Amino acid sequence: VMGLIFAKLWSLFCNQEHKVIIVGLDNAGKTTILYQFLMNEVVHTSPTIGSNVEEIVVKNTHFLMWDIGGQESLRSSWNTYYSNTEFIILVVDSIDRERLAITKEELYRMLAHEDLRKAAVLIFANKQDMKGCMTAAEISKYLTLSSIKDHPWHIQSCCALTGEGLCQGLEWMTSRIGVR
Ligand SMILES: Nc1nc2c(ncn2[C@@H]2O[C@H](COP(=O)(O)OP(=O)(O)OP(=O)(O)O)[C@@H](O)[C@H]2O)c(=O)[nH]1
Ligand SMILES: [Mg+2]
Repeated sequence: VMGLIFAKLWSLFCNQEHKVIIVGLDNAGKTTILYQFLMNEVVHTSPTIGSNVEEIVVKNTHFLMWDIGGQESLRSSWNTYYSNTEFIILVVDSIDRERLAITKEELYRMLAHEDLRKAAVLIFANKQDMKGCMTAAEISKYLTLSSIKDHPWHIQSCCALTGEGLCQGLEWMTSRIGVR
């Protein structure tokens, strides 16, 4: 009986799902990243209206990932996804210099939100294959990430089309679990 209880507790512990929200402006590559995580391939996407949700398992760690539409009219409803979120994945289109200021506003708005006070933030500097794109260091500086003291954060450059950098991002997330 003890063994059974132990097994039950163990599986509860191991299969615990960690809630993730994938946010960022429209066209950043959020949906492309979600399906790279799920299937290791590039899917044809169209702008997300509402959200997609998938379970991603990394080395016995279960993530429930919500990919949320990033168009301007949809951003005001991001907060309906916030409760119980452990990780925010913020996807940045590294070629889109003009709109990095809007991303910055959205980032700090999220960090100030009560429901996200315990969330860790992974920033993907996506589309690193584009000529003339901003580096992760440039994006980090612009977003003043080093000033963020109340949330764990990490920036990772990536290319959702090839999958480069995506695993490193997930590894950072799994390394955070159990830290708090
Ligand atoms: N060159 C390049 N294109 C990419 C990359 N990642 C995504 N894209 C393209 O960018 C476009 C938008 O990608 P989506 O994944 O649909 O963007 P999204 O962030 O989900 O957009 P919304 O759903 O509107 O919020 C698609 O044409 C993708 O193929 C990348 O790393 N490099
Ligand atoms: Mg999308």
